Amino acid sequence: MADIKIVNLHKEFGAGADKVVALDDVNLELGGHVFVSVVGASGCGKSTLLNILSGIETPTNGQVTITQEGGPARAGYVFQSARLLPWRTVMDNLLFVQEDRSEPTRQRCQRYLDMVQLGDKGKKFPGELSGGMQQRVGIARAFSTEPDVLFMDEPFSHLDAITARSLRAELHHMWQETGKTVVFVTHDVSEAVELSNRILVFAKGGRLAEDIPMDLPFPRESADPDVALAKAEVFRTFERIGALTVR
Ligand SMILES: Nc1ncnc2c1ncn2[C@@H]1O[C@H](COP(=O)(O)OP(=O)(O)OP(=O)(O)O)[C@@H](O)[C@H]1O
Repeated sequence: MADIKIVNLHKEFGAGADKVVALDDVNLELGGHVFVSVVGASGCGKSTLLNILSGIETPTNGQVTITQEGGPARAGYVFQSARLLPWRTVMDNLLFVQEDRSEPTRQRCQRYLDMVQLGDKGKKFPGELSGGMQQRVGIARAFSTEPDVLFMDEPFSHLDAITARSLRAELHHMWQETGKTVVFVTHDVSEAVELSNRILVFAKGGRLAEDIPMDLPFPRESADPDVALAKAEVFRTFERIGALTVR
């Protein structure tokens, strides 16, 4: 579990007439065993926030600190596509990101492959797996390094609805089992409500418009009236901030 502190975070791209404010003075504290979803209309800075948290982008102003019990935290990433090395087997893709190749490490990787129900696919190459299976491998790989915090950028957006649904269930199970801090970017309000205990709604111009706690018990069924109400609250926020292009 990690502690994330974001202070006066500001990010601009371009200059002059081409200047775009992607994040505008964002202040946030996240930490512990939380699943935080970041939602908002296209272009409101969700991926930029995740890229800065992941160290892929640097902020224009402001600070981000990610710690674990006072020391530096270890982070794992899952992106829209699994980004596996096609010339390595599934198991070798997991081993590639480990600090060592010892037997206990191999067993740990196997455990995470089992968790995503691909325990028997370790010797396969990515090209022999479906897109959903490859994304499962990507999730197992991210968890297998046992990071303190996981950053996930729309990991299920390229998958069909049935595969996405089963992967959401697996992710939720792994999050509960492992006690990680997860920061999850999504366009999908239903997905955010189903998975999160906190939802950050971003508005155009990269402003954090609302920080909504989700205190409902898990598992959350969309037919449950409390889940429907929670979803409605997020949509009302979208309406209030003029973010009409939700998917
Ligand atoms: N590398 C870049 N160079 C220039 N502008 C960028 C760059 N990355 C992002 N932007 C701009 O910053 C703003 C925020 O982009 P970002 O990708 O963070 O939004 P988003 O909420 O993740 O969008 P989407 O939901 O469509 O993925 C947008 O206006 C985008 O065009």
